[in-house]
Amino acid sequence: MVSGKGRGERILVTGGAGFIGSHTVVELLRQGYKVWVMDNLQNSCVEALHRVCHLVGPRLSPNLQFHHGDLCNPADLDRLFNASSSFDAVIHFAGLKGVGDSVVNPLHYYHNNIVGTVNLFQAMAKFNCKKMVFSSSATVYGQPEEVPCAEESKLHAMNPYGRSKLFAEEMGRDIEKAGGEGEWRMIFLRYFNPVGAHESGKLGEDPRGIPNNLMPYIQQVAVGRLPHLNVYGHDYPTNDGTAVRDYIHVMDLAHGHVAALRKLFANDTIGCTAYNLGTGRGTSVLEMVAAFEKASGKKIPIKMCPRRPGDATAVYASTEKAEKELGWKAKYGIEEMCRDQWNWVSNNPWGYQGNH
Ligand SMILES: NC(=O)c1ccc[n+]([C@@H]2O[C@H](COP(=O)([O-])OP(=O)(O)OC[C@H]3O[C@@H](n4cnc5c(N)ncnc54)[C@H](O)[C@@H]3O)[C@@H](O)[C@H]2O)c1
Ligand SMILES: O=c1ccn([C@@H]2O[C@H](COP(=O)(O)OP(=O)(O)O[C@H]3O[C@H](CO)[C@@H](O)[C@H](O)[C@H]3O)[C@@H](O)[C@H]2O)c(=O)[nH]1
Repeated sequence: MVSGKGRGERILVTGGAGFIGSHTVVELLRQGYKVWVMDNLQNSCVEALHRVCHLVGPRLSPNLQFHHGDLCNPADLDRLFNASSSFDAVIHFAGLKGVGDSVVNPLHYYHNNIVGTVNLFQAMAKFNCKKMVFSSSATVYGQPEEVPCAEESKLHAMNPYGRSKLFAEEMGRDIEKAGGEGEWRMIFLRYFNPVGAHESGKLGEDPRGIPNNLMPYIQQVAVGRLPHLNVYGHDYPTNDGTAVRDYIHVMDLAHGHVAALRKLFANDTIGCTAYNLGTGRGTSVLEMVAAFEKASGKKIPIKMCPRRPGDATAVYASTEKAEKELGWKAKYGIEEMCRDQWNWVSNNPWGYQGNH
């Protein structure tokens, strides 16, 4: 069990204006860390960070600094590492995350996610900051041969996005191996399906364009921005024929990052290791729709459609390793995920920017 508050350690959070990043920054500030966010705002807006400051209040908000910068531009990283006299650790969220988009624009994904990560590793080496928590994904398990997915399961990427995550993990493993004993410490957090929102209703997911993922799509149907939900596949070998995933509340993820950071600071022999962040429970698409209807009091019209190419039948996490070694366990179930997601979207039907 790794516990205790941060002691003012200085954390660089790449992609900290985004969905998972902004929720995590709230928790980092509350736990006493000093946070520098670097984001190029290609999929986010600075209003999310204004709201973070509002949520943590005037005592803690001076501990957050925002730097508009692009990981693909090494000069931006140099400037930030120089200006801040380096960092104690990095949480690396920045990346593009659309599976379908990555199939259509593979070079764009490799450039942003791989070149960006190489540049970050180079800056970290140069400024002697060698602790990283990295946003990996359950996508590295591909179509899992068995569930629950355990960290030592076979890894297999199925699209350029997934490959960019797998390459980044492999790069990390190579860099750690090449360094001296205890020189680099890295934790790869493999998220399952992040959903929900901050319980205040002030922070949440605000995707650009038509959402690809289930919950952002449902939330837009609920507020009348989209007419109905397409349910992709109703002939899967599951209880109700729809595919099963391990949905996890974004605040549970935020706490998971704090636990990982504590582990990095506390354990000088950790080397490079991966943890699943999931609940260990599978929920079908129709169960998720029903839970959201209950939480919101809104009917979500659905249309049954063929399977989406590349989708697995059922994916859920083995959570033992994170529970045992990080002392972390997800607290929230799908009721709270849907409650908080509805609270966010009913207060912000058009996201952070109002009508866009
Ligand atoms: N949300 C999910 O379903 C999910 C699941 C598994 C893993 N992940 C990973 O977690 C991370 C965070 O995801 P999210 O849902 O918060 O996404 P997000 O798009 O909301 O946040 C990513 C942030 O990174 C920024 N960014 C992207 N490229 C950048 C660059 N080159 N330089 C600087 N900033 C850059 C974006 O502007 C955005 O603010 C991503 O790496 C994603 O691949 C997400
Ligand atoms: O409009 C929609 C969207 C999704 N689904 C279904 O809902 C389930 C969940 O889909 P989605 O929310 O897109 O998540 P995944 O396909 O499981 O992939 C997400 O979760 C992975 C594991 O974290 C990440 O790697 C991916 O980037 C992220 O998109 C799947 O069965 C989909 O077929 C629908 O039926 N209708």
